[in-house]
Amino acid sequence: MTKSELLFDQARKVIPGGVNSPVRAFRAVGGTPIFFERAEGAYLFDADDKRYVDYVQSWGPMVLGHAHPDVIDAVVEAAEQGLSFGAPTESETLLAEELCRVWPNMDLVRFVNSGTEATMSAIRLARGFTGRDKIVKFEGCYHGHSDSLLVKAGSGALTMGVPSSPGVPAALADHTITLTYNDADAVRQCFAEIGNEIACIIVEPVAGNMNCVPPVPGFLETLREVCDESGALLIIDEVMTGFRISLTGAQGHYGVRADLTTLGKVIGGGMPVGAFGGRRDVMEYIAPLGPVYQAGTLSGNPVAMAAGLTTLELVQEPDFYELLNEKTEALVDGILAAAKEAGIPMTANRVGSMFGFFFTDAESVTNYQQVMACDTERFNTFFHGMLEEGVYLAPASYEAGFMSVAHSKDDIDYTISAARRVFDRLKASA
Ligand SMILES: Cc1ncc(COP(=O)(O)O)c(C=O)c1O
Ligand SMILES: N[C@H](C=O)CCC(=O)O
Repeated sequence: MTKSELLFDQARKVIPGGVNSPVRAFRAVGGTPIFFERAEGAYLFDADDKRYVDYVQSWGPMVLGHAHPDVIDAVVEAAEQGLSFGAPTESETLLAEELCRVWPNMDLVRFVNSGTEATMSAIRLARGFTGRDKIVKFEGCYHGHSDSLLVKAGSGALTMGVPSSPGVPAALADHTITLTYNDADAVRQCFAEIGNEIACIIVEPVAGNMNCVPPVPGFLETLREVCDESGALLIIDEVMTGFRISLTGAQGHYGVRADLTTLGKVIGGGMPVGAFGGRRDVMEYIAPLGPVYQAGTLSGNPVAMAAGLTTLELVQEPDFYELLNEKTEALVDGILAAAKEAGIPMTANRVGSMFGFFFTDAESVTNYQQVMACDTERFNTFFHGMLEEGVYLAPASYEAGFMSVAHSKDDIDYTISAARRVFDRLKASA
């Protein structure tokens, strides 16, 4: 047995399914999860000290690569001053100032500990501000695991085959309207019927929890329009895309403005951080200024703030995103070319440094139904082949992939050559 297998056996005795988040369990792809011991730059090292080129990047945060020395120094320095005070610290204000300076339309921002808390709080705020209960989300989009949002959700919920979870009260789920991603007509129709009952739309501006599905032209703009017409708020969930696809996330990339933005992942540089922020009049509705309650013992934690501040400083170095995007383009183009050479039908989506491959004859994939129609078995064989070659992809075909600036040309070339070998084996066994 490998050390990972032994550790998994040990974990299963005391942790449900041996994991603390379902997507880690390899249920979608089969086999047992790899247990990692350390990480550096583009690489993960497992418990047997095998090295992997990593395209999961802790599900997105590690845009600088793992254990960047400046981030580690900042974390150590902050930790030496005390781990948590449960009281205000300057570092919270500094990170908030940075977010409000860089981000479009962010007048005020509140820190929390995860993306789930950020979206859950933003939804409560939208309901409190508008005095309405209904919310609109899109099938296959994942916004964390709060009750209102775990309806027809993506990510780990898809791998379990239960995109709507037991335990969510029907009465609450009834307030969540789920529409097809990229279907602007369905959005218009819904708002024409009950627009004045809807508190908010929440959307992944690039869906990254049903593989990687970008918005079609006009989709995000339609969401803005119907919200303006109906008085609903537009929540753009940039937990994954924020500081990932560009410095100003999807809103900068596509030129669409949110009333509230949710952030996470990159803004914590690998530490547990989330945030929600936006229009002053809406954010002033949050306690202690306003009546909508929201709180957190560890929110704005000084060690996490230090990691976030240093990360945001580094992503603003000249040409950071150009370099990151070029690397991602080289990887995606190389793998697509290798699939074509091997005669394996495949397409890909990419926005900035987020990407996804689809085993399909279709020319493009733009919604949940198309994602679900792809050849999952072939993906799973591809996944295990790449794992053997020392390349770590997300262990499910419903997750986006991520690049970091630490990935070298050699890492990318190696990954493409590994894919070529795996495709050849796939072809031989077909
Ligand atoms: C778009 C999006 N929103 C929210 C979340 C929830 O974040 P977390 O896992 O930090 O709770 C995630 C990821 O899990 C996400 O990708
Ligand atoms: N797809 C999820 C986040 O983006 C994966 C993270 C998790 O749920 O563990």
